[in-house]
Amino acid sequence: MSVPSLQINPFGPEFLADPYAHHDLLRDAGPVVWLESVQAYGMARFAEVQATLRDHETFISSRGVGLADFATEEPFRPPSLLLEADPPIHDRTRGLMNRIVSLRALKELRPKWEAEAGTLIDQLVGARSFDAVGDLAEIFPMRVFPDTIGLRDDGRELLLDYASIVFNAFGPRNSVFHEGNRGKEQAIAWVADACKRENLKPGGWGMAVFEAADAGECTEAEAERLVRSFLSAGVDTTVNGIAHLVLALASHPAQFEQLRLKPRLAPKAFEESLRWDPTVQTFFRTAARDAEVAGTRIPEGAKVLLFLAAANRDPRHWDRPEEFDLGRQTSGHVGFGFGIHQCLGQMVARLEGELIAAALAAKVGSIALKGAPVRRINNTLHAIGSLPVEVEPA
Ligand SMILES: CCOc1cccc(C(=O)O)c1
Repeated sequence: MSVPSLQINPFGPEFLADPYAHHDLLRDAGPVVWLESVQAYGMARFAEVQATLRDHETFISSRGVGLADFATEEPFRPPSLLLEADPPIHDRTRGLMNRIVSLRALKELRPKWEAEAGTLIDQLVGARSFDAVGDLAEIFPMRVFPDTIGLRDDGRELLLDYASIVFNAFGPRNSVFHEGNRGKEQAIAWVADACKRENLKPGGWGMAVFEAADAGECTEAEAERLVRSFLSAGVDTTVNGIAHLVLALASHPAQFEQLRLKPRLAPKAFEESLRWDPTVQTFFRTAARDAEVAGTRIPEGAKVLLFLAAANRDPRHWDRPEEFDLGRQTSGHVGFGFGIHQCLGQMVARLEGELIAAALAAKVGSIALKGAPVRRINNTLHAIGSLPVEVEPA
C-alpha cells in the first residue's frame, strides 16, 4: 500500500499555534503517513502510536527522539542516558532513577507540597485576578521541585529558560529553535554547573544519584548527566501541565463544579487535562530495522514522528475525545508516553497537578478566563505564556 504523502509541516507556525486544528487531517489520511516537510513518517492514531512506543526494539531511542538521527548527526548536547538510551544501558539508568523517584519519596514530600499549594492558592484567591502562568503554573513547581532535587539557591529561575531549549531541540533547526535559543547561554551554563556534585545539597534527589555512583551503579559522569535529566524534563513539563489544567477547568465551568462537589476527583482532573491537552505533543523514534506498520513499509533509519496529542483525541479509541470530562476513564492515554520510556517523573507531575486541583477545588468557588491564553510556541511543547483568570472564593 503506498503511504499517503502530506505537505503539512508539524513544526510550522500554523501547526504549532494550534496543533488540534490539524490532527483530523493527520489521523484520517491513514495509520501511517509520509511527512514531506520533515522527511519522516507520521503516526497520529492511538493504535499505531501506542504500538510504536511499545515496540522499543524496532523503534529505538538511542538514535535520538527528535528529528536528528544521532547515527549521522552530532547530538545537540550529550544524549540523555534515559530518554535517548536503549536497553541495556536504559535498564540500568532507569532502574537507578526509579529507586530515587519512588512512591515512598513522594509520600514523604506530599505534606510539604500540599502546604505550599494551599498557601499559593490562598494568596491568589485574595488577589481575585491573576495570570495562571506567571503567578501560579511557573511558581508552584519552582517552590517544590528545585528543593527536592537539592539545587543551589542562586539562579534557579534559569531552569525555566533551559527546558524550552531542550524541547525545541527535538524539532528541526527552524526559527522557533533559533529564536528559543537566543540569549540562553547563561541558562545552559547554569544547568551544567548545577548538576555537579559540589553544587548539590545533601538529602536531595540530585545527591542521591551521586550516592548511586558511589555504590557503583553508574559513573560520576553519568550521574551528572542523570541529574541533568531532572532539570531538563522536570520543570517546563509540570509548569505547562498545571497551566493546561487551569485552562481546562476555567474553560469548563460544569466540570469545575463537579470537582468542587467531589474533591476526590482532583487526581482525575489532572489526568484528564493531560489526555485532553498533553504538554509534550510529539516525540520521534528511529527504525532500527526495516519494519511494517499497518501495511506500510518503514525502512531502517527512517524517523517516525508520533503525535501523542492526536492519539489522545483519536475517535477510533476515545468516546467524545474532544470533551474534557472528569467522568471518563483516562487510563492508557499517552500524555506520559508508553512502554519502557514512559515518563520517569509521571508521579511527580501527578502529585503536583493533584495538589493544585485539590487546592482550587477547596478554595475557589468559580474560575473564569479573563482573556485568551497567550501561547508560547515550542517545537515539542504545547505551552502557555500567559493565562489571565479571575476567581471567586469558595
Ligand atoms: C519529558 C521527556 O523527557 C525528557 C525531556 C528532555 C530531556 C530529558 C532528559 O532525560 O534529559 C528527558
